Amino acid sequence: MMADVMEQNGSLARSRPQGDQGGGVQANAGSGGAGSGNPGGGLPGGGTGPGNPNAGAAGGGNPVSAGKAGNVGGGNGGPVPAGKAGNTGGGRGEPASSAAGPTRTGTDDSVAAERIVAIRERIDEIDSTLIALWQERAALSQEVGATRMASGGTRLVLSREREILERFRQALGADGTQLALLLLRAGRGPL
Ligand SMILES: O=C(O)C(=O)C[C@]1(C(=O)O)C=C[C@@H](O)C=C1
Repeated sequence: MMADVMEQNGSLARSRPQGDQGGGVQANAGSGGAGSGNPGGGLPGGGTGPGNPNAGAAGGGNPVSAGKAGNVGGGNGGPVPAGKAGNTGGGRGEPASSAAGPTRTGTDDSVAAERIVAIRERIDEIDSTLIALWQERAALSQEVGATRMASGGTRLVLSREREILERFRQALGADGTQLALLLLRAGRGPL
């Protein structure tokens, strides 16, 4: 895993060595106060969700709203994508025949379905927060880049990017590295 990151960092550094002036963190302006109102909720309490590692976690977030089958809230509104037609094997995907029906939780067990609906409400909240944070970060990153370039600086500071990649890798492993690469690209554009 370390090798992965070293390789990524290495290729990053190799791909645009001119972007980094080697001065460490430069012009890291404008990112203070970027907090975005973490809703701070946990999953709804419960513990009836079969196989859900979060089941039974202390609640404190949004309440369980039972019986809202078909409306998991969150403002997403879009239909759950149907499984590929003809892919009904093994119980692992959503049967095509139920794509528009009331059992879009993927189970016919009403207790499990209720729990799934409740958990999905929190998932939708989290996704909305992630999207908002993603957009806020990209805007801030663009502002940093514009500020730096307007003052005669570089578009990129690759040493800063390496710091960020390493922070995400330490927290999330290899997926964190991939996530950080996407975050960085969203802000400063592709390398
Ligand atoms: O922190 C900076 O200096 C930025 O320009 C922001 C940012 C980022 O998105 O985090 C973007 C481009 C740089 O190469 C490094 C980091």
